[in-house]
Amino acid sequence: MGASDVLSRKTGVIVGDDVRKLFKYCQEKKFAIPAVNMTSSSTVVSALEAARDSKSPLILQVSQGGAAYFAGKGVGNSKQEASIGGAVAAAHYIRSIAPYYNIPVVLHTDHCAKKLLPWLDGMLDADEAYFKLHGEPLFSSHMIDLSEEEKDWNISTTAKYLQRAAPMSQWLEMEIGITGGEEDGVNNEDVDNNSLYTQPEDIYEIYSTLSKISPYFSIAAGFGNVHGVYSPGNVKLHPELLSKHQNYVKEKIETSDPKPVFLVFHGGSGSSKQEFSEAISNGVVKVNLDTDLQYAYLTGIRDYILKNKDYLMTQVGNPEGPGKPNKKFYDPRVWVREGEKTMTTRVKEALQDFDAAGQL
Ligand SMILES: O=C(CO)COP(=O)(O)O
Ligand SMILES: O=C[C@H](O)COP(=O)(O)O
Ligand SMILES: [Zn+2]
Ligand SMILES: [Zn+2]
Repeated sequence: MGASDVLSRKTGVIVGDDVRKLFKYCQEKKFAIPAVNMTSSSTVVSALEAARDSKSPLILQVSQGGAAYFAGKGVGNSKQEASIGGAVAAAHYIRSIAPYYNIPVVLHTDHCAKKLLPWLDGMLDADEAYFKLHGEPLFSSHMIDLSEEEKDWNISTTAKYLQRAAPMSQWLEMEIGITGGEEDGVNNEDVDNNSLYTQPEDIYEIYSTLSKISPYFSIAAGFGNVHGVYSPGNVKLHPELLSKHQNYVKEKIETSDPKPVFLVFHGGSGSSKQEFSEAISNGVVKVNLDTDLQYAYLTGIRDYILKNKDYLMTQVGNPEGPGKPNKKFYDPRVWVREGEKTMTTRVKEALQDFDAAGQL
């Protein structure tokens, strides 16, 4: 018995009730799926390769900035056109390539603050157009992040977006309690410490509002999470707080399910195995990991360049002779591949840390 057994589509991009079934299976078996921020086909295949080799499901996501990068930094983005076009292109690419890796993939988009809602609107337009043709949305899920806004407006606006996603059985992740550090170019480095920790009453208010619309939602509840990696001691995570959310909602709705809420862990980079395990035991099904993977991708390329410097300074001529061509050293398939290998290794480590390896 593995995660594949609960899914109707076993490889490629999964949608609809398969997403809920996969997340429920995560809670039951106490593991979480890493959500990898992708910026190119190269980072996509690095993550897919790791998940395939580890026999694990995978979440691939683009941020608003990552999506614009996918489109190309040379494309204007004043109306979010690059972020919409880049996200849609990434989605079609992943839908085409993921089946070759024989694993289920949740195709997701990251954050989306108030000022970026036109980005989400544009992607939902693409979802609805795809739904008309294929009976399913283009993306498995999106995130809306109104955590910096007033709570009532956050919840009511999130509810409106869930109403739009619901006819497509599309998942929506929302955020309450701010993630510190930086996201979408918004700097939350100096945010008041208390707003980093979510209260159980807020979780119940979100749960009761959203569950009337659709069962397909998750909550990124702040427990001290911060984007980025800092020197030790600067980030104080309290994953034990997440059990209070589950217990509070469980009692309020009188369910026998010990984990009625699907929770998301933002700012995974730099966290300890112990912090991951505690969060996962409290119902976290998705862990966002970006900064550590950015660094891992760099290291392979960095080390290759430093090691082969004498073969990279001119097109022809290296320590083996002045007439020796260097094409085999500067072909991007050689040096970018080195970054892919180190990123793949780091994603595999995450799959082990989150107990996702071997779960298919
Ligand atoms: O939360 C994240 C993306 O939304 C990733 O955070 P890190 O970069 O800290 O891993
Ligand atoms: O939100 C956090 C992710 O690391 C995405 O970051 P980004 O907005 O720099 O792409
Ligand atoms: Zn946020
Ligand atoms: Zn995040």
